[in-house]
Amino acid sequence: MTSPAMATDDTRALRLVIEGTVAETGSEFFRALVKNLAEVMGTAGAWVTEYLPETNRLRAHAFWLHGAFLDHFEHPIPDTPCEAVLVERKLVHYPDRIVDLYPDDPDLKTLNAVSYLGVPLFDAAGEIMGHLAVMDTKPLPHDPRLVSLFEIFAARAAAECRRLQTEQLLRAREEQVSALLESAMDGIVMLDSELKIVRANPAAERLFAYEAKDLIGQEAKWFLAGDCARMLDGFTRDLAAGQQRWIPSQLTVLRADRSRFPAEVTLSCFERRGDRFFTLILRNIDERLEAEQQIARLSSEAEYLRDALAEESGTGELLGKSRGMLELKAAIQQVAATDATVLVNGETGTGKELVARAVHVSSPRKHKPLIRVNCAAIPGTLIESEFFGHEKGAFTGAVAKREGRFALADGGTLFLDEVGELPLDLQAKLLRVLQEGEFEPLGSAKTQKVDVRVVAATNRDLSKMVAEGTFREDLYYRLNVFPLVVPPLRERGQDIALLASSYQERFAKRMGRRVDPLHPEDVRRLTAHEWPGNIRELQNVIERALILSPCSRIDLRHAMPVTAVEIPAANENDATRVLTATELAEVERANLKRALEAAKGKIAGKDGAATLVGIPPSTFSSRMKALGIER
Ligand SMILES: Nc1ncnc2c1ncn2[C@@H]1O[C@H](COP(=O)(O)OP(=O)(O)OP(=O)(O)O)[C@@H](O)[C@H]1O
Repeated sequence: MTSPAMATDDTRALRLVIEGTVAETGSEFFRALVKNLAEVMGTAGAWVTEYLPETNRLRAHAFWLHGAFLDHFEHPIPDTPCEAVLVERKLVHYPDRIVDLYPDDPDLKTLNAVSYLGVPLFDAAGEIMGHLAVMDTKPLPHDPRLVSLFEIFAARAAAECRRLQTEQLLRAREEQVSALLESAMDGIVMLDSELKIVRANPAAERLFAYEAKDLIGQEAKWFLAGDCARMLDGFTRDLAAGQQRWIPSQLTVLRADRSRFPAEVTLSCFERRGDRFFTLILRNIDERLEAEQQIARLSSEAEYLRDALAEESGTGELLGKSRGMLELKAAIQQVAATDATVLVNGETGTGKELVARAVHVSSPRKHKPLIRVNCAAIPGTLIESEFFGHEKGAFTGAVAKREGRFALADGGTLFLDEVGELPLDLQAKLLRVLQEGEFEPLGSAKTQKVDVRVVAATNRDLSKMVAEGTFREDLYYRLNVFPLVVPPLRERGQDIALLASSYQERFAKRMGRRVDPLHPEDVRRLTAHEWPGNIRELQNVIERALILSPCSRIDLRHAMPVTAVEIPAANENDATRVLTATELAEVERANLKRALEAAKGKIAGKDGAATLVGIPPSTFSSRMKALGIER
């Protein structure tokens, strides 16, 4: 390799390497680099490129040729000497007759190229970013000094390419962060270590009613009311980089017009080049607080109405003088004084909830809440959160932290209605609270301790469920510490008349009517009935009887279920009375039931129920379904 005169002067060559590139970055840097490289190497051309893997091409950052820059130069890689550089991943030197080696490269011919020297440029991960090459129109023999100078240029080119790559990545990240900040619904402000605002997103501008440019540089005490800035100062001092703290409601934010709002704040700390920064995510909780207050107001109203209703319908008092009821009342008084878990068992409508209430109001906990959970009415997926509460974000839809019923009942009584319907996995969790008095809200690792007395109720036979494996035996024993059995109405003898009179009076008062005491015939009718729906059914019958009768004696005959009364016959005094749709349905239901009984449950066939009634079996079946009759 014939060394050009200038290249022999190493000091000058090295100066050229640095000259023009030290202060420059980006395209100016590359232009200075290739120009000086061509001069040092004494070649006609020099270029530095970026490798485009998607198109398998090289695009020049800068191309110097015959004393001028060639702009926007890009070329495909295959069948060119550059391909060898990229494939071999090392310096490639073609000292002479390059066109013979790459006859299919059109550029070589056009440029009258004779010799070539190229080297790949790698990123930090060892991936090819591009290459640096020189080309000449005369041979370029091997000269170790020139090669090492070339490599120095290559090292500088690679460093700049890496810097550009990092800059691009940084810009992309910045854009992502900005997009996130711009689109966030919550106000986000970044504070430096002196708690001065260094950045604020549009939501923060809206919250503070200020433009970001006016916010930047303001101290936290400028937008925090009263003592809040001092509190924030304390919070930030306690926070290490990477930590977060949730400040649910202590901070009050000031707007530009100095109006204020309570804020829920998430504070986090991060470190950059040894400096601490803080991010505040702010949300105006005025609306939430208002909603909470409204809920509290509505709940107390509901409570008030519930009490009023209880007074009105007498649900507060457990009526009954039958032996069964007297024993039950005595047992309630006995157990109420203790903290023992009570299991109330009884058919539907017998008054289990009333019994639970009686246990609570007779207990020392009567001034604390009685909280009811209907285990059958809450969807399986929500039961756990209903019981134990949840943290904000514990699951989709958990937009705010919520107290569970156990926490609400702290100090009072928790009434678990329909406990037999509780799913097995929840039974295990319930057992733990009953045994240890502690639980973790959903999404929280913090154990909460509560002092709750549990009264559970069911109309199911839990011991049978235990035998069938649908109810945990350990939970059953834990609940069944003190069992109370509420007798069905049919076993309460004169209580039926007592309750009926009490309801008759109460409903009449509500309707503004005057009614006679129950007729002995009515009492006979009432006591003859089985009352599968117990007291709830009795209430309904009395109410219906009052509505059906315009005079002072209630009309029990039409108010009682058809199974308990005769189907209206044509020769009866009031046979001309028009039946209501409900009454007609009752009549039909009773008739179909009778037919089924007579046919021993058989529907189709000569001696089937459908034949007895005189309708096709398919019609019989669909009527059964419509009327809710089971075979
Ligand atoms: N001994 C009683 N004295 C007065 N009213 C009663 C009595 N027992 C029950 N009631 C009334 O009967 C209705 C049904 O009672 P409650 O809801 O307590 O029954 P339950 O056994 O809990 O029913 P379910 O099993 O269907 O939940 C209520 O209106 C209640 O006030």
